[in-house]
Amino acid sequence: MNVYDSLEAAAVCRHAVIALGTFDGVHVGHRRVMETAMSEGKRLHVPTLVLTFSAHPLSVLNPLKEPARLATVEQKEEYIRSVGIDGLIMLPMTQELLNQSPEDFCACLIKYLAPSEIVVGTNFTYGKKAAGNTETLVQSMGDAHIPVRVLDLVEAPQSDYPVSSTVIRGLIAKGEMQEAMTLLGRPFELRAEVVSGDRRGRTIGFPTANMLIPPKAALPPDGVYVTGVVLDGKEWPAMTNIGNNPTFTRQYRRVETHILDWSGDIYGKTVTLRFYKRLRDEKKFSSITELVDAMKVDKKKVLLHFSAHT
Ligand SMILES: Cc1cc2nc3c(=O)[nH]c(=O)nc-3n(C[C@H](O)[C@H](O)[C@H](O)COP(=O)(O)O)c2cc1C
Ligand SMILES: Nc1ncnc2c1ncn2[C@@H]1O[C@H](COP(=O)(O)OP(=O)(O)OP(=O)(O)O)[C@@H](O)[C@H]1O
Repeated sequence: MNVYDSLEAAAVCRHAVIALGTFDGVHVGHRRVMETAMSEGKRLHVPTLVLTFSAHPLSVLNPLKEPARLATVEQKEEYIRSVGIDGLIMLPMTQELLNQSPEDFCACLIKYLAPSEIVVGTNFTYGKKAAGNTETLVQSMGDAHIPVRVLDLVEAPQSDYPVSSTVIRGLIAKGEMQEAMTLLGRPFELRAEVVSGDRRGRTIGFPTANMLIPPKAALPPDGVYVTGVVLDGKEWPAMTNIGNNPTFTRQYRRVETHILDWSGDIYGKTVTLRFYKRLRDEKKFSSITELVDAMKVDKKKVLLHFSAHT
């Protein structure tokens, strides 16, 4: 999959079918849009492109209100690649882009890319103040004889609301990892560098890898989780604690993971942590023995989870 950072650079891919959107998390609804674009591309014998942005518009307009990110730019690229898309246009999110009127945005698309067709969901908006919608898109593209396919939104199972990045952020913030996994179509994945902690874990029989969490990343609430750690392409069962280790004094909030039946050095490595299930709240224990006993129970639950799911 070729990756471009401007419409000008992507002009080598004129006449493609294009899927448009922010696509944070690349959830099941986003994938429906991309897969429809791909089958249209095949039908028309042209490549398929995804046109998206490197960050949420609020990261520029009002950073304090920027929603938590479900994926880093690298993860987003990887998820889109896994759909089988031919090319990705990842436009940097800038004030200039956000100032572009819906008409100008469409004019640039037509000028540089001359799409064969465009695919979006019914809630797609674009251009300055998100003033453009599917109706304006159909009209602007229609003037240039470019068809626009507007898809009904994929709904969450057993519910009457559409899958959206916003709903998934809410589930993660409540620790509802299984529900988040259903809507994402994969477990929620946190990707970050492993940094050193207090090196106390190894002294109590449970060494942990502490992760340096990107400041804008979506994060489940404090507590203990069944997780998996991906190392060199292989997933290892793991258990993760998010919190400030209240059993000990002078602590700070961290995300730390014990990888089951594994030993090695991953300081400085970037790893992917998959969240499967919340096990319990983080607790203040009155002794280290009680903490270790609780962690042994956690470990049994992790093993049970993996034996039931693999
Ligand atoms: C699965 C798991 C569960 C944990 N549960 C708790 C807990 O309930 N309360 C607590 O104070 N610390 C808890 N911890 C954190 C341990 O106190 C911590 O791993 C240990 O102090 C090592 O810290 P270090 O990584 O900085 O060396 C948990 C850690 C793991 C991996
Ligand atoms: N559930 C869905 N089913 C089908 N298409 C969708 C769905 N959700 C979003 N889309 C489409 O996918 C593209 C990207 O949308 P966008 O990233 O704004 O998604 P979103 O999940 O609705 O995000 P947010 O919750 O932040 O509004 C758009 O074309 C949008 O219309």
